[in-house]
Amino acid sequence: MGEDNIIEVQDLEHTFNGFAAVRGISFAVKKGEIFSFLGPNGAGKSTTINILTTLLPLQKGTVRVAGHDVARAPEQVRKSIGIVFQENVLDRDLTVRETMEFHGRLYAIPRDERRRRIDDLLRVVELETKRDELTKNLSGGMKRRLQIARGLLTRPTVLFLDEPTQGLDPQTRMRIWEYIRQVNGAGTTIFLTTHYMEEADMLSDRISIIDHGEIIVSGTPEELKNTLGEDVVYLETGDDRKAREALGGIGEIRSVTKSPRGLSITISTDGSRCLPQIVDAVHGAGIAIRSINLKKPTMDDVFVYYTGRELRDTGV
Ligand SMILES: Nc1ncnc2c1ncn2[C@@H]1O[C@H](COP(=O)(O)OP(=O)(O)OP(=O)(O)O)[C@@H](O)[C@H]1O
Repeated sequence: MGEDNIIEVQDLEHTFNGFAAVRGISFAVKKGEIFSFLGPNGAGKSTTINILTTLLPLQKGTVRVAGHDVARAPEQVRKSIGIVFQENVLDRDLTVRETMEFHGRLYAIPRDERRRRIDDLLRVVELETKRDELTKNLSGGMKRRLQIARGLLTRPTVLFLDEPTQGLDPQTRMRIWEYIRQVNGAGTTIFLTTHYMEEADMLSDRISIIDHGEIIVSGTPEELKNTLGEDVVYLETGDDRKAREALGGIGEIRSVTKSPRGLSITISTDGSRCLPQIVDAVHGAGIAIRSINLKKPTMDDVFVYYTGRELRDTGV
């Protein structure tokens, strides 16, 4: 694997009492990227992230994080990473500042440096005005922001975020995405797990989809969406039957069917390049076009295509 990889996972396997939760996965995360791990409930995401962060012992395979082997140098790995997990609860009886202070002392960051970083980070996540508030009085979104700020205090090379926006409202989610981008822009590699397809699509440089303990597909969001090759054009015309005939000569068209939104035309390549041909063919046959719409595959479509189920389907 290349030198620019900050995480390298080779043939990783993990079983719980004979049950294979992770079945020989290999993948790499490049320095500076935002990498997302997607999968339905029970796919093996948490098991993998727990091994990468040394919370679970390695059973089989090789895992290197920030140049350190998780089995041989777990301490070094821990020093290189920041973790923001669902279970990392905040101490309810500490204030925002105390929460950060406590974490900084735990990691032996010298006093002045600690204070400086805390001020900076609370500014980044917009919690300066809440610094003396008890964490139990913060909203769900503020708590999440505080957890992210805390995870960043040690200036980690890699930040692990497990479901960072779970249960938050759309505005707060977008703010968190902004922070994640900002943190990544400053050089931190991000390893993310999420249930939200849109989140993975918006944020990630690369995505791997895991199901039943195996990686099914990896790629950039664009690559994954393009592999479906299922752009659909919805066309409403003055005469759908004739329009259908007129479209017969376009090679990129896979199928034309009737739908509530007019003709539904499935395209085998980038649909936007096919639009002019469709318009020309239909107009050329003297048929009026009432409306034309292009629908590109979404990450939801990708997910359903590869896993055969919706992400929130918990029947595993
Ligand atoms: N400590 C454990 N003991 C026994 N089985 C476990 C244990 N932890 C996880 N498993 C099983 O391993 C499989 C993978 O679990 P894991 O938590 O890694 O999935 P996940 O992808 O993180 O799911 P979710 O999205 O629901 O968090 C599941 O079938 C789960 O029941």
